[in-house]
Amino acid sequence: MENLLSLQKDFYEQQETIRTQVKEIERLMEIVKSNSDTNVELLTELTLNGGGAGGKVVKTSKPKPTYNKEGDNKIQQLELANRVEQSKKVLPNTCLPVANKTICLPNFICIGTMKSGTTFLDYYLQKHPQVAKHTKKEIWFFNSFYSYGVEWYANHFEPVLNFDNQKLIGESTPFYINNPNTAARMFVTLKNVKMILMLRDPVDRALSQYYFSIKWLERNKSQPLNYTFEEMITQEIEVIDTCVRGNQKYHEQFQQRKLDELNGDVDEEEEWDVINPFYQPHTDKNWTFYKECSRCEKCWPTGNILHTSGHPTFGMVAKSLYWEQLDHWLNFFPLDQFLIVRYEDLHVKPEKVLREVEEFLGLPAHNYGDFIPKNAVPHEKMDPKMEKLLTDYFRPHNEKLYKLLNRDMGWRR
Ligand SMILES: Nc1ncnc2c1ncn2[C@@H]1O[C@H](COP(=O)(O)OS(=O)(=O)O)[C@@H](OP(=O)(O)O)[C@H]1O
Repeated sequence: MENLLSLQKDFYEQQETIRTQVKEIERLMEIVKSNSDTNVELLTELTLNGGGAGGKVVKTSKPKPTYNKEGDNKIQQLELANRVEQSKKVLPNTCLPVANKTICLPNFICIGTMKSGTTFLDYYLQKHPQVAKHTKKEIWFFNSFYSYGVEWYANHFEPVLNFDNQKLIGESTPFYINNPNTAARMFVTLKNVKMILMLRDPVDRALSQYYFSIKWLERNKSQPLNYTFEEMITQEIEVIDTCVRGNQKYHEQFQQRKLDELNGDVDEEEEWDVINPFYQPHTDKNWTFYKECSRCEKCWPTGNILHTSGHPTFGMVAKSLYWEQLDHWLNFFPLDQFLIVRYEDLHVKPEKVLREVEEFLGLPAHNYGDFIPKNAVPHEKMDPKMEKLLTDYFRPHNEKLYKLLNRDMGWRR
């Protein structure tokens, strides 16, 4: 009798387990049905693992796809791993349909900096058979012509939609790095783009920019630069350290003063030396902006050095503050998406640098023949006093950069 009762108990328990399992299956089927994206085939893949209400959904593995070896589609014939490798190398990362056609945008961009050998690198990369030709080195899309749209941008590159002969697309606009808008725009447009950032000893870069500016103004029939290198540099350092860096402080004080006025806490006659951080958008066209800004009558809005103009005569010091600029870009892209190229290496071993760039971009090695420097502007040597002043000025900024990159760039100490 006892045995019979025990058997009956087991039977009821098993029945209960089965009922729970059925309920769980019904629950899972409801979930699948209610998900319109789910393939109904998934229903057959649901099994209960472990039984009872704690059961888990297990997906059975699907048979591996087989490729039709006789097919005429070359891509399909490749093994998956090869295809992934191949796609990394040859497929442009951003191709999109625009008005009945497909356009392709850059895989790589040299984003700066000005006077660091960008023309040289661009010139030789254009000789590589796997790099698409562009209409010009500097397209200025992300800083100046973003509103023209991606089709406008893509029209600057040789079309590459040919599976037998995929080429990489690239351009070099050295003003991208110091423009406050470019990183965000590039991220939303080309988030996988590879970036090359060429950096030069900031002291040499500043001097190179000075002589380039004189030539540039001549060429554009603008007013000549009537300031010595020393005058430009000392003036700009003053602007940065008072007007730009001080901006936030002035801004806070100004707000406080306004608040006090509203609350009736100040004597209207009382003198105050807080400067209104009034932002005057500048036209880029003349040096007056610096002079005005240095008196702190007009200041940049955020205290951010990145608001340095792209104009060639501006930012001889500011464009050399690499850490600050790169730090801003790292809000959008990880560091391994950048290849940092030392100008000084390019100077000594151009072929080594080109190989490094090819490797970074996944390009096969190419023989470029003899290397000839590009965009050289003859200039005088720097006055030793100025050299010391600039070396001292840039030292803490360089150190921050070395730390960020975990790399000693070996510039003047
Ligand atoms: N191969 C090689 N070796 C050494 N130096 C070289 C080389 N190619 C270019 N250059 C020097 O790079 C400076 C021009 O840089 P960019 O082309 O980036 O200038 S620009 O921003 O596009 O105007 C410019 O520097 P400066 O002459 O000091 O002004 C060029 O002389």
